[in-house]
Parts: sequence; structure tokens; C-alpha cells
Amino acid sequence: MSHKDDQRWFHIRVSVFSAIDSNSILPTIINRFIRSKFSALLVDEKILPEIVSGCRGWCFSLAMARLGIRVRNRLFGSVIEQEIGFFDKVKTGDITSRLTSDTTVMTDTVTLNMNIFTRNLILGVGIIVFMFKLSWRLSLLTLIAFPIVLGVSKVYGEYYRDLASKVQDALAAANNVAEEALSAIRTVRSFANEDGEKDRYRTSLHKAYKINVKQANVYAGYVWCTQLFELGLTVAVLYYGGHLVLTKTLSGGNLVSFILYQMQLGNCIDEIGEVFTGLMQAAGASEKVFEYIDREPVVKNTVKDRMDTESVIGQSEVESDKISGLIEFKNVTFAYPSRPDTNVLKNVSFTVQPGEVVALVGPSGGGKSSCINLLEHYYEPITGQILLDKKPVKEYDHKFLHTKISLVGQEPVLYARSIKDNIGYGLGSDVTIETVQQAAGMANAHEFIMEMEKQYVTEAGEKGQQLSGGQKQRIAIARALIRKPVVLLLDEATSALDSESEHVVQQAIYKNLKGRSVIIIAHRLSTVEKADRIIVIDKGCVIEEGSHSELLRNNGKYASLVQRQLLQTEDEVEDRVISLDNDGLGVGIAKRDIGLHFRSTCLITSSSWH
Ligand SMILES: Nc1ncnc2c1ncn2[C@@H]1O[C@H](COP(=O)(O)OP(=O)(O)OP(=O)(O)O)[C@@H](O)[C@H]1O
Repeated sequence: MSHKDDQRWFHIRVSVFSAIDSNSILPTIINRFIRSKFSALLVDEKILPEIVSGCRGWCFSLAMARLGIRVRNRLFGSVIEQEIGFFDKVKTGDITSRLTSDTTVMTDTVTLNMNIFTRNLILGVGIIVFMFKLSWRLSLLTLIAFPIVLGVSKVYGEYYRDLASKVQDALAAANNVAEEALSAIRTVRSFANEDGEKDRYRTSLHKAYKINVKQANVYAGYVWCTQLFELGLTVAVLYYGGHLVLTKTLSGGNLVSFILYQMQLGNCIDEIGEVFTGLMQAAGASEKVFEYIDREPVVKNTVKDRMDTESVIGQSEVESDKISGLIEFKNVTFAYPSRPDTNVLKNVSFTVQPGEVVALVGPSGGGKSSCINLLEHYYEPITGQILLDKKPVKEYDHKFLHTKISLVGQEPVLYARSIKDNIGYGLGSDVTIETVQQAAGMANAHEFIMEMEKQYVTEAGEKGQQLSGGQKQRIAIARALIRKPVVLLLDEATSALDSESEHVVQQAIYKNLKGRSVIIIAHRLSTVEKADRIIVIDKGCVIEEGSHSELLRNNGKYASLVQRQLLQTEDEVEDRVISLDNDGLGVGIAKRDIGLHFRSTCLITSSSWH
């Protein structure tokens, strides 16, 4: 081979090797494999290294992006299917942290480390082959050390994974603090507690930092251990290799080559050690992600979930017209999963006939909303049954059930979308503007929507913040009515409103009750007395049942609640007129025309004072 050819081969070897590992000192390995003029041309022009490294980067970036999207989709898909009890226990910030931070750590670390791992594995195997070719005795001596390295790595890996999992938990807790503060920014501002929130966030981040410090210490310890071990191994190889040279079993040149190979192998092992650290970090981050992905909801909802085990009542089995709206609670005892030892409903039984309007009343915390939660199948009772048209609600297909039962809650949650999208929420893109307008008309919302500049495409703002309380309630009513429900559940639907908005919203409700079974939860006498029947629930038990006049005659709990409310009304200040003088001295007009003086600047808009 000419000198020129030699030079060319040298370039080939260096360039190809640098495509695999730019730090390599083993061009001779490649020398054995590359002998074509075509590749020489490619390598001489430095095309191949660029292509190989480009392709590798492309493959791993693509794999990283695809893996990230798949894991996030699977995680979100699984979390959104979980039962409501799960969300009582797990905080929103924790879940969003799993969706963002944990999945990023997991996918990025795995893919990047796989890249390094593949490269070093190929190099390592190649090096070991050549080491054996040079001296099998020295190679065996080197390989004897492997189980020790693996043992140390295993102990280190488990501890590091545990720490990584704790870091992710601490970050999730910090995320939860931020999320809580930002979503309630008005409360934070009104109590001027910005510093308090900053402190809480700082403290929770500090917890993560403390675990980070531990991680760094453990990592340093691991690196020192492996480096010392490598050093010891090199000394052993030199000692034994020297002996082999002296006994003429090995040439001096081969010993030098062997030591160079061994150093290169050491580099590979170091890099694989780092990969291992990264993989343990990913394993720690992925623990909760996979726990949520694999979690089976305790209360199963969809047809698909339940198909295997139980029969499901859906649109095909029961024609919508055939649902009459007969609701029965039979000996229901219930405890929330987050407080399994406290029964909030005890042996509750009552019936709502089709088309009947029933009010649930009673002291706060008595268990009224819990009845609604069970009827909505958010939870399952411990004992007893909740029946709709004589069939347990749990046997209905989730989607079908919620087109038949609609709920208007105390604080309706609207989405940061247009008013049209909010009213048609959950009905897909098929819903027409005419249907939306019709529902808005029924809810007394059409007029105020039309007065807005963008009408039905007006943005509601995050959580409906760009609308007033009364407007939000009416949109929530329209959202419930558009589904033409057979059962309407109104849980304190007007309690947060001033008297004028309440009047408009109540009108919207009452004109739409006909032909529907309705359960109203309310504290106000004005709302309750219109119901066909009133059920009084106290401390988780039904204690009275009957019409307004019947219950007043009974002179029981209901009568005392009514009396107390009437007395309160007499004693309390009307919320009509309050004027403030220049010093912030307020003058209110009381029921019996007594002027009240307020020393502090005070604005009363309470709607419960009526
Ligand atoms: N998600 C929950 N997890 C644990 N306990 C809960 C949960 N929701 C309510 N509770 C508890 O269950 C009991 C009944 O609450 P519920 O909301 O049904 O009462 P309520 O009669 O509707 O009260 P109010 O009139 O004040 O709305 C209360 O003691 C309450 O603390």
C-alpha cells in the first residue's frame, strides 16, 4: 500500500469513528471493516460522519417527540377517566406536574440516554473483542471486575431512583402551591398575601432542593467509587501484564495497546454509568406517571369499561322518551372515599315521582349535595341503591345518563371559550346556533348575550370571569337545558346572586320545570316553598318529608328552620340602600327605618339578607 493510500485509510478510520464517538482513540478497530473506495470517497469528503450523526440525531429527536406525546396522551386519557373520589385525594397541581415535568424528564432522559447507551454499548463490545484478541488472560482479569461494578451500580441505582421520585413529588407539591395561588389570585390580592404565597412556594421548592443536594452527594460518591475501582484495575493489569511480558507470554507493544483499550473501555463504562444515573432519574419520574396510566377507576363509567362484566343500559337499550324520571334512594349509606370512616348519609330513603319538584333542605353539612353526587354517579354508596326508573344509576352508560340528568351547581364553572361553546359543552361540533339560542332563550340569557358586542362568540374568560354571577348562572342553566334532561338537579343554583339576578334566574328555572323531575337544594324559603314536596335532611338522615304547609303544621325541624329565617329577616339590614359620606361613614337604611352608622368603610351586597 502506498503512502497516499495509507493516509487515506487513516482519514477513513478517524472520520468514521468520529461519527460514532468523537473522543475515540481506536481508529484501528474500524480499519478492519472499511476497505472500499466508495466509502473512502465519502469519508474523505467528510460526508458520511455528517450523515450518520445527522440521522442519529433525527431518529432520537423524533423518537423523543413521539414518546412524549404518546405518554402524555395516555396519562391524560387515564386521569380524566378516574372517579371523582380520585380528584378529592389528588391535587390538580400534582396531576399537571405529572403531565408536564415528569413526562418531560422521563421521555427526554430516556431518549437522550438511549442514544449515549447505544453508542457506548457498540464501542464497548468492539473493544472487548479486541482486548480478547490481544490477551485473553488480561481480558478475564478486567471482566472479573464487572460483577462488582454491577453490584455497586444496583445499590446506587435503587437509591438514586428513590431520590428522583422524591424530587418529582416535591416539585409536584411546589407546582400545586403555584397553581392554587394563581387560580385564586383575587383572594390572594384581596388579603394582600402575596408574600405568604411566595414563602410557601419558596419553602416547597427548598424541599426539592434539599433532595437535589442528596442526589448530588450520592452521584459524587458513585463516581469516586467507580474511578478508584478503574484505577485499581489498571494497576492490577499493569502488574499482571508486566509479569506476562517478563515471561514472554505477551509483547510489550500488545500490553500498551491493551492498556489503551482498557482506558477506552473505562470511558465507555463511565458514560454508561452516567446513562444509568439518567435512567434512574427517568425511572423515578415515571413511577407516578405509570401509576396513573395503569390505574383502573374505582367507579367505572364508560360502556367499554363495563362491557366485560356487567350489562349496561345505553341509548340503544332504553329509548330516551321512555325514561320517565322516577328517582328512588333505597337505604343509602355513604362515606366519601377520602373520609371512609365518616358516614355522611345513613340509611337514606326517598322517592321523587316523574315530573315532581322536590326540595332538599336542612342544616349545612347535612348531606344534601351528597345525594346529588350519588345520583350523578360521581360516587357509589357503601350500601343501598340509587335507582332511575327502577334501575341502578351505575348500570346506565355514563354518556347516556348525563344527557338525561343535568346539574346546575352553586358556582357554575364556565370555560375560556365562546358563550356558544359553553352552552353546547360536551355535545360536539354538531350543535347548531339555533339550538344554542333556543336553550339560551329558555334560560333568560338570550337577551343579555345579544346585547354583547360579539354576541354568542363572546369569550367567557377563564372560569367565566368575564361574566357576572347572574349571567354565568343563566348560561349554566342553558347548558343544562340544551340536553333536554328528564331530571334537573339544582344545587343552590341561585344562592350566590343578588335579589334581582335571583329573580331572573329563578324565572328561568321555574318556566322550565314542567315535565321534568326536579331536585332543588336551597336554603332560601322563597325557593323551597314552591316545591311539591320538601325533604328535610339532617346529619345524614331524612328526618321529615311533606309539603310546606304540612311541615309547618308538624312543627318540627323544618318549622323551626323557617321560623329562624323569618326572624333573621326581621332583624337584619336590607341590602337596598347604603350611602357613604366623604369620611367613609356609611349610612344604611334598616327595615324599620332606623339609620345605621358604619365607622369603617363598608359595602354590603349580601343577597342572603332578604
Ligand atoms: N368531597 C368530599 N370529601 C369528604 N367529605 C366531604 C366531601 N364533600 C362533602 N363532604 C362532607 O360530607 C358532609 C355532607 O356534605 P354535603 O355537601 O352533602 O352537605 P350539604 O347538606 O349539601 O351542605 P351545604 O348545605 O352546606 O351545601 C359534610 O360533613 C362535608 O364535610
